[in-house]
Amino acid sequence: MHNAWKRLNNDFQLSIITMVGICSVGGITPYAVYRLFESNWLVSLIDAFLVLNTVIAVLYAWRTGDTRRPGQYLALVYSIGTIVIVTKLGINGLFWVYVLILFNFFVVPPLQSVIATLSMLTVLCLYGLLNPGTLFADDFQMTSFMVTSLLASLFAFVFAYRGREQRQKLSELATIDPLTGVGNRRTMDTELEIAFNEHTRYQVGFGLLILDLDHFKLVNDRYGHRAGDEVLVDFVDIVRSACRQSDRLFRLGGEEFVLLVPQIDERGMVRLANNILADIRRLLSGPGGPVTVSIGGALLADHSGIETWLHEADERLYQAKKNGRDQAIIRSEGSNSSGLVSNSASDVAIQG
Ligand SMILES: Nc1nc2c(ncn2[C@@H]2O[C@H](COP(=O)(O)OP(=O)(O)OP(=O)(O)O)[C@@H](O)[C@H]2O)c(=O)[nH]1
Repeated sequence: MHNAWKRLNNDFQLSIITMVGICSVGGITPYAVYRLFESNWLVSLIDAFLVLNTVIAVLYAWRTGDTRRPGQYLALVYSIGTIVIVTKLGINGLFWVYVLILFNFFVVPPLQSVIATLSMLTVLCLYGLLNPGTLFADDFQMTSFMVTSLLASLFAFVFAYRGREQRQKLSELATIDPLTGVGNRRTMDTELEIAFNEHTRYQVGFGLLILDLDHFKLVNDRYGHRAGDEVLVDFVDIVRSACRQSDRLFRLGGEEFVLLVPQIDERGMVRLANNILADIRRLLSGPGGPVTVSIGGALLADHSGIETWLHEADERLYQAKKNGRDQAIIRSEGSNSSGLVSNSASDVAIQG
């Protein structure tokens, strides 16, 4: 129960599909029963069909975590269902069109919703024109219906579009570091948890590098915060081009970053750390000259939890700093495997 609540809180679209699903089932079921007693079999059957499909789509969304396809499916099924019901009930069925317009904007993206709504209105308009007197009493009524439906769609579109934009911005603010564009600490925590679960379930090997710029304070103190910011942005560009697309870079805070690397062993970690060190030495430069980085790394396979995994990489980073900076340590010096990975000619990173 706690888990379900957490999913509802974290996944906006899942909560919308669930809410719309519950409202639809609760709202349509009494009508299905009423039409059954009225012996209006077709409409009752369509109502029951809508309810059943809603339940299936909501269950599918919960099972798979995919809310896009169930949303599109529901928009399609409800649009067709509404057309059939309207042609059977006449003017009484037309009121449902307004509900459907809102429904579509809830379950699919704004543009798809506009397409679904316009298609439905076109079909109803053509039906009304080809069968005068059945759906609309006269042309004026039809025009009024179309104008009000289009206005309702326009308002819903603007509202849905703006809402989606705001949600995207909020989500970016909550997950991305605004200066460098990499994931922030919060995103890192989530990704580390996913990595840990994948490792436990499917034995996927993960490695983690903590990268910390050397003597970065000097850049800020001597050349200002803006110059420091530029170095951070350049640093991220260089690290990104040194690793694979599947590798994930996060900013832990200040001049400290974490690189999460899937499908990697110790040898791969050493090679990657060496490449990054070399690229940074070659390409990263502040106003006062080259800037270097120190790296600590650890493999998830050697750890029973995320905390110890991070802690060990951090310890090795500390060791790399202590040993003179501009180097990487992937394994403890006391362990069986190779200790120091790389060392530069100079331990002075900033030449002012
Ligand atoms: N320009 C800029 N500086 C930052 C930002 N965040 C943190 N800093 C600075 O980063 C510097 C970090 O300094 P320290 O933690 O002493 O580390 P360091 O000078 O790199 O020294 P070592 O890590 O020991 O090599 C501080 O001067 C912070 O003000 C940022 O977003 N932009």
